[in-house]
Amino acid sequence: MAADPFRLGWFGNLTAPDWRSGWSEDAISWTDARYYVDMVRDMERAGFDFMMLEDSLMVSDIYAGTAELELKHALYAPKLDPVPVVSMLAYATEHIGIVATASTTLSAPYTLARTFSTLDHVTRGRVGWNIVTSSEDRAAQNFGMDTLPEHDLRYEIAEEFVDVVTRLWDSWEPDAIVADAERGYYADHTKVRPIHHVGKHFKVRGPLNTPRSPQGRPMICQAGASPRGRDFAAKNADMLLCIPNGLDGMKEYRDDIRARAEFFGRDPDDVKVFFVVQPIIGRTMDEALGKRDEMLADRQHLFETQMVHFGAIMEIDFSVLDPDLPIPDEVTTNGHQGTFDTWKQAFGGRTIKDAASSMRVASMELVGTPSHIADEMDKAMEYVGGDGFMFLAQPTSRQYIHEITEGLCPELRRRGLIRTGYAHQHFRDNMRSFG
Ligand SMILES: Cc1cc2nc3c(=O)[nH]c(=O)nc-3n(C[C@H](O)[C@H](O)[C@H](O)COP(=O)(O)O)c2cc1C
Repeated sequence: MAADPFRLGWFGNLTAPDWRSGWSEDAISWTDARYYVDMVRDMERAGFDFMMLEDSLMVSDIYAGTAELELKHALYAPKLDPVPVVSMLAYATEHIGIVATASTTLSAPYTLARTFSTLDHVTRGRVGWNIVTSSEDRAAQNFGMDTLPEHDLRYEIAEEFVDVVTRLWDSWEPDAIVADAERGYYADHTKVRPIHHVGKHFKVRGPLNTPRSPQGRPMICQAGASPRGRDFAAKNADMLLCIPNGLDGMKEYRDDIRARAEFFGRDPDDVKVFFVVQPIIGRTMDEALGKRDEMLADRQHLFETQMVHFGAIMEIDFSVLDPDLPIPDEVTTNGHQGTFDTWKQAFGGRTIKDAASSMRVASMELVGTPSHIADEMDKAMEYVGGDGFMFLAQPTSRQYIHEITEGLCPELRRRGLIRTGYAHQHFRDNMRSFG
């Protein structure tokens, strides 16, 4: 058994649930978000540490210059804005952390600091911010730009953005609200200070007009994969999301992030790393293998959805490339660079058509009964050193969620591998302990 229990998260897409199976009544009604309320309650009952809500800000028409495939498969659009949905999910739960994605390239620091401070208040200290720098010119074009700034410059902007936001969160001292009826003071103005920031990319006066939030600094989540992105994450994040290839890739990534965190003067144990997995679960091994074969048999669907992924998050138009050849060396991206490198590795020398139509986005393959998958997760954590897994299923369904929360999680809990409760009120405190 692994030395320590590990953590669980869910990669949430506020997009249409699995509408192709014909089993989902939620295919149309998901936008009222009650589907996600049920989902987050299932996760809290199962002992998840967090539900993360990804985001992007465009409808991509990169593949062949049309939004046809993007909208046909509904992978990234249509979707809901995660930020308002956080309040609803938090109101329906008590303990689980909820992480919303927001971009440092396409937001204003003051607005973002205020929004996440407000979310931290209304969730009673259970919110996290997934910091992204955005990856798509199509998104930039919705915010007055023609193209995104270059990849490393986006991280430079993000560093200043996080500095400003942090100082705004700190612009209210913890004891600034006195509510002293006798003296007639609600807030003490000597404990609320402007920040007077004038930097290369931002000019912000402050102070925030929202009081200091329960966590002070909401949990910071990040998914840097390139060397520049890893530095940014190791310096700023409490939790990281990643999809390195295989056990050795997972160990390399975690060791590297921990070393970088130490370099920035941090305790590496304060930085938790989550590996993306997509288990295929059956009551028997044969049933699980059958499900996997059925999934892989739909090659045209898999090929088209991978083309949407590449187009949407890497802005690479694969329609101009010969699908019967490997990805040419000269193809690069200003989008998710680290992800592109990992995918190219996973493609190996295979042709685009062959590799894309058999690909699943996950650090390791997990196929089998709950007991078999629990064994594999246990061994992986032991080898890698910790910290946890994040489940991804895009699109997802109630049936799949229950296979994880009612099938796999009880098996993990029986073995003492996941939490049995939440000892603290705040997300960060729960993440750092299993009390
Ligand atoms: C699990 C995971 C989740 C991510 N979620 C988002 C997201 O919601 N929105 C987004 O714009 N980028 C998202 N990204 C992209 C990352 O922020 C980052 O750009 C990517 O991993 C590539 O790393 P790099 O920026 O260092 O090249 C995600 C990446 C991973 C691995």
